[in-house]
Amino acid sequence: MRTQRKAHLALADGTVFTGLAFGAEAETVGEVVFNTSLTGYQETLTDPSYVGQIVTFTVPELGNVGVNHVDQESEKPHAIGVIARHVARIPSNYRATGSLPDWMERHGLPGIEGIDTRKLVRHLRDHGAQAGVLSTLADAEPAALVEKARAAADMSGLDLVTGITTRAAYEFNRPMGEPLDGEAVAPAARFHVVAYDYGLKAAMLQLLVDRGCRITVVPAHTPAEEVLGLRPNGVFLTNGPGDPAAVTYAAPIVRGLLGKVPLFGICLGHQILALAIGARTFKLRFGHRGANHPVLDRRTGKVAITSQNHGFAVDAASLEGTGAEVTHVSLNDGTVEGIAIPHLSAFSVQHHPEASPGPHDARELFDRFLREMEARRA
Ligand SMILES: NC(=O)CC[C@H](N)C(=O)O
Repeated sequence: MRTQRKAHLALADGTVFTGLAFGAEAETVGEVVFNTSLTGYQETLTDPSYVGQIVTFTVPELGNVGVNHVDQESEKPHAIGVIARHVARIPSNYRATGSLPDWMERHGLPGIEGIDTRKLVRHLRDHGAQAGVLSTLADAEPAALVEKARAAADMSGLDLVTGITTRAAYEFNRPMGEPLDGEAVAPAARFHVVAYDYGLKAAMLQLLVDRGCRITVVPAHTPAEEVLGLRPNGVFLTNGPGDPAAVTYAAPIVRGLLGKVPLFGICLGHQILALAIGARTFKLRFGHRGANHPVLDRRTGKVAITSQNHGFAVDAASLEGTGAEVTHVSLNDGTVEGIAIPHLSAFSVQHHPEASPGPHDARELFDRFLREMEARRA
């Protein structure tokens, strides 16, 4: 049997973890974050919101179900490194078309396993998400990696959307469960939704297709007038990577749409809607990433267990006087999880009603968007 190479993870504060390498032989620099979800590593790794991030999975064994063609949220992985306690080499699932380590190797994605991931997560929780270097190169020197981690830029202030948004508009018509390169459905005529692509996860659009929407995806920089010229029934603002405040062109565009067409935003889309009405965002200490985050809907009193993946949040105090109402709050830390501006038919949530991976408690928010479009039409 081949001996497994060593791998190192060095954090900017000087902490070093040494374990075993899997996936690609490479060195990667980014923000080290953790995700507590027990399932869905392929969706997580292909979610473009993870651009520039090295993800620690707290699940004790990663890779059991291998990889397949259906669980892709985009064409390729966007996370830049994987940290795990233990990785399964032989997948066991009827949908599996390969193993996680082979897939990572093919995509140039390095991984480290065999480290105490609980210790790492407690460290990130206490000291905050921070820059780190993950190296699976044979000649890596831990001290040099720490220096590189220290020199790495913080992701605050960086616009990561411009590099990832679609270059040209296109029609999206894949239903849920259909691979991205699979069968399209005949475009439904019920509603036409224009989706601003800030780094979209396919599941969001698939759930709209399932509900009878025809979708035009447009680049993040598309002017409001151009979008209104497409005569949409509603505009959807997607998730995406990085600091919302750094995507400076997005909020003025959304301001130009407000009140003219129903708006629904998720995660980065939610943060951009908040910025558009004059609120502010800030960076959370270690973010919310997982599939069991309780969120209270203040209007119904109901709690949904939600999927989450964000490092920034909307500042509640800054919403005062904007006309927005805080509709959802996190029961873990009290931060804003959703807003609505009812008289402008606009609403958004910080969590992920599409899940992928995670529970489906919040999916009715997609139906709410349809009701808003129906009401506007009538
Ligand atoms: N999933 C997302 O859209 C994340 C939004 C933003 N990049 C954040 O980290 O807060």
